Amino acid sequence: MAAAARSLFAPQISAKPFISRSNSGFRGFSLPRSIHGSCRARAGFRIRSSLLVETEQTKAPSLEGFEFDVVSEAELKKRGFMGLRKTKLVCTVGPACCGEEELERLARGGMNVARLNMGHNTREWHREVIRTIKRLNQEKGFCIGVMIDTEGSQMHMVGHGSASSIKAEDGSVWLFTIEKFEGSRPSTIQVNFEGFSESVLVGDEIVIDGGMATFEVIEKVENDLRCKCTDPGLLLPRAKLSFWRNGKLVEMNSGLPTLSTKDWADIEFGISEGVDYIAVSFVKDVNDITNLKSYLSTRSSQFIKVLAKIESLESLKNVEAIVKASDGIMVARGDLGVQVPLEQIPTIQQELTYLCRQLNKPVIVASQLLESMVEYPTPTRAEVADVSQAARQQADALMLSGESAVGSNAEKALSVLCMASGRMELWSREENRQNLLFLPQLAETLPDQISEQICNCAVEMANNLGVDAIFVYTKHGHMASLLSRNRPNPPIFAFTDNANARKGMNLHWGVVPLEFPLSDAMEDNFKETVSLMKLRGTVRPGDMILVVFDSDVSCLSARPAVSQSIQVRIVD
Ligand SMILES: Nc1ncnc2c1ncn2[C@@H]1O[C@H](COP(=O)(O)OP(=O)(O)O)[C@@H](O)[C@H]1O
Ligand SMILES: C=C(OP(=O)(O)O)C(=O)O
Repeated sequence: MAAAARSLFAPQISAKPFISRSNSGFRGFSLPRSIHGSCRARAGFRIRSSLLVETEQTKAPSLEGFEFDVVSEAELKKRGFMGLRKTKLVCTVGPACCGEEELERLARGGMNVARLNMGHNTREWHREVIRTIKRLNQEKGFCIGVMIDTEGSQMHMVGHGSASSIKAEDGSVWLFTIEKFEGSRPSTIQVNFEGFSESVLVGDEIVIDGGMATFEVIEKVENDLRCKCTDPGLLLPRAKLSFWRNGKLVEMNSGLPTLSTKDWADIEFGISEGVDYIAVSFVKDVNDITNLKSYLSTRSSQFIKVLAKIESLESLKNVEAIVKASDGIMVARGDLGVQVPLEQIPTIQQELTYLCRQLNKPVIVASQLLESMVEYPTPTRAEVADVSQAARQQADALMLSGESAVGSNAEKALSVLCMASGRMELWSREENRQNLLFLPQLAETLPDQISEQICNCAVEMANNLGVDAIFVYTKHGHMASLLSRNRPNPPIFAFTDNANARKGMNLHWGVVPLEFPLSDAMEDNFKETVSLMKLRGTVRPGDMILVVFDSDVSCLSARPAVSQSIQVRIVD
């Protein structure tokens, strides 16, 4: 608490006053003293707060270069500022939703990011999907980000020839083999990883998909294993395998690189197709992330965000460094549940969402959120409770896996995510139940500290004043992420002139990314964007907007400087 007070009250930073070069159509008025005064006292730096009233109608603003995605725009018109969903939604694209019409329906249903698991299907198939999404973005006005997810070195069964599951009966004897064959053989399981039996001992247990079925190794036959089913259950195609000895996990993947030759080829493919995110499977330590990031910086002029999938014991051991180095994480509960007892997954999820808030990294909660909807048109009560819990933890994003990739109810599943997360957001806000987290200061340099403090204070002001929206003008999305970290009540409209940065904000809680040709004159940026939003009927007279300016005005003055300010404006 003492540290919290220090970071909020101590710095006597004087942010340079906002510079307006426009012959403004706005006229400034001081805020009532109480508001102005309280901000100054609490923030410890000078904020020029002003009420601005639009007085004259400037020339009709051009819409050229202004990109406001059709889904957020429609949602805003329908539900108002406070009705905008804050939690972002990721859908895994598979055979059930890869056509243009299905993808468009998911886009209209609220998909913010499309995830492609490179472990399935051909590159040609993935290319077609990516191009369809990009075409939809361009032609229909969506803002869907594209994520590829590396296959990684995981041990699983090779499709057993049956489309659904096969049953393993109690006491039945099975052969786990590396021999490759088409279709199925009775009581035989093909394993994808050549060296899978090397460190296995007779007596070890093989657990399928974290507990769907269990086998005991009764004999090693060269590179294969003969096993007896000790806990009967279902074997799904590509079910994941884990090995246990005396109740402890035998870590089999340690010798394998995090990124295989195929993964690197998939990454090259992702770069050439201009994807926005790369999710890395089975991250072990920080080097996996730093190596990929430095590689990407030499290979791509676009900033591709690297997300670490936390899905193994090893990644948990090194989690803080991994989160710091990455651009976000995925709590990959599917594979995590193969290595970690299931009852520990909820607390791990809670701790990871907390850690990501602390470190200002977006977090996706993934896997089995609405698993029953792969088959059924309604979710179970328990699934809705799980989705709501993740939204209550204020995770940045929720993800559909099989529900959208192979399920028959992809759109319905997406609408359940929308409704359950929206309901939880509303309840938390109205009941004032948001957890007020202590957020440690992250920035090291003075300009960065100013940005961070501005954003912390801006959110406090926005909540206290009950403003309708926060507008932020941002080059790379950093200020938007700092605002989002504080989980404000109003939505954050983040204007950037960089299409790549816009998609990069798609995973940030509460941020609506817009593209707009920013000028150095911040007053013009505000005037233009408000006019454009008014023209489209999304901003109305009387709306109170808190504006965060972050302008590098070095080109406007002899002395390089950064001008940052918070203003409160009422649209006339
Ligand atoms: N591109 C694809 N082609 C075919 N099937 C896919 C594809 N992507 C996902 N799937 C199917 O959807 C299921 C869920 O996908 P995913 O979330 O990637 O999980 P998994 O780790 O089980 O592969 C997969 O088991 C697979 O059956
Ligand atoms: C999302 C996950 O990863 P994958 O689908 O690659 O298994 C998971 O394991 O939860």
